[in-house]
Amino acid sequence: MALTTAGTQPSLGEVAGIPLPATTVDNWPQIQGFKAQSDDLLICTYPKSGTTWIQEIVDLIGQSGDVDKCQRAAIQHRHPFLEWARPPQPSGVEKAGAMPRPRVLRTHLPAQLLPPSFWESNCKFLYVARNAKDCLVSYYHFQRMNRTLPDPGTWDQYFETFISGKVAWGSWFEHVRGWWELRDSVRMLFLFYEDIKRNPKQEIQKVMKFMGKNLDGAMLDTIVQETTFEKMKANPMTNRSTAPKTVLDQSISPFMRKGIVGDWKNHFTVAQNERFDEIYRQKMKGTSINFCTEL
Ligand SMILES: Nc1ncnc2c1ncn2[C@@H]1O[C@H](COP(=O)(O)OS(=O)(=O)O)[C@@H](OP(=O)(O)O)[C@H]1O
Repeated sequence: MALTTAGTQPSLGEVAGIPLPATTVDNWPQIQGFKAQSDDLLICTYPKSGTTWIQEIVDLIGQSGDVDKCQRAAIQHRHPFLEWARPPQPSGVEKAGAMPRPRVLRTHLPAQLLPPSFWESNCKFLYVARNAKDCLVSYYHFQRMNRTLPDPGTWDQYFETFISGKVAWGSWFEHVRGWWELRDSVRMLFLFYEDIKRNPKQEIQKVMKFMGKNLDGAMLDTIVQETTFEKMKANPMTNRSTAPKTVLDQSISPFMRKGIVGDWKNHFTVAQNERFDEIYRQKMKGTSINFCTEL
């Protein structure tokens, strides 16, 4: 069912009430049938939460800090995006199936839509969460420049769309809550974008340990330096500049946009902020999760 139609940009479909790109919905049986393996590492995020950042960190750790090896392909091609489907190109599931083990995969799916084999496989999950206000801002600018997602409309319109969960991959609140509640029942490392920003070395060490790697201090320093916002913005293998303009039009807004904590303050009106805080309190009631919205 189409939820949104704006201009010539595509509309969203949905699965079990969660809005998703229509091509993902069309490929749903293949996605649900995906066979996870025990040595998979699945990077899980709500969109715009630091997926690309953690991908580069994980890849550099996996390559023992060898920067040249991480230049082998653009970041979006290094770790198959599970629910990605754009025929006639191979789907995320097909790419993952053709990949040597151990595999690093990524998804934006909410926990309840994950293919069941992930829960049966005892694989590792690396979830990165970013505070909702900055996610909203980042998603708004991303939808302005991403030709595969609906046009976001005005800022005020998008604010309403986001808080009602009518964006691709659904409600931020439900996504974060769903994954947070699972963190102790599976092999999961749960990280926060704001913590990586505040203390990258400490958070990268957590990832290293979780991946079972033991890199020396010099390698760790290299990874910290190579994954700063500035470095990744200038790196053609991480800044998405290889994506065609018909997919990402970076003249409208760059993929590596600002990379800061607290940009919401430049977008939210006082009334929007108060309303958002109230909705946040209602929707996140009873969870123990804590976000930082400024550094
Ligand atoms: N190294 C580093 N440091 C800090 N911030 C970074 C970094 N790399 C990416 N980013 C910022 O992350 C936002 C993009 O999130 P995602 O990679 O999850 O996007 S996507 O969902 O995969 O499209 C997007 O955030 P905004 O700048 O706020 O829009 C990116 O700029």
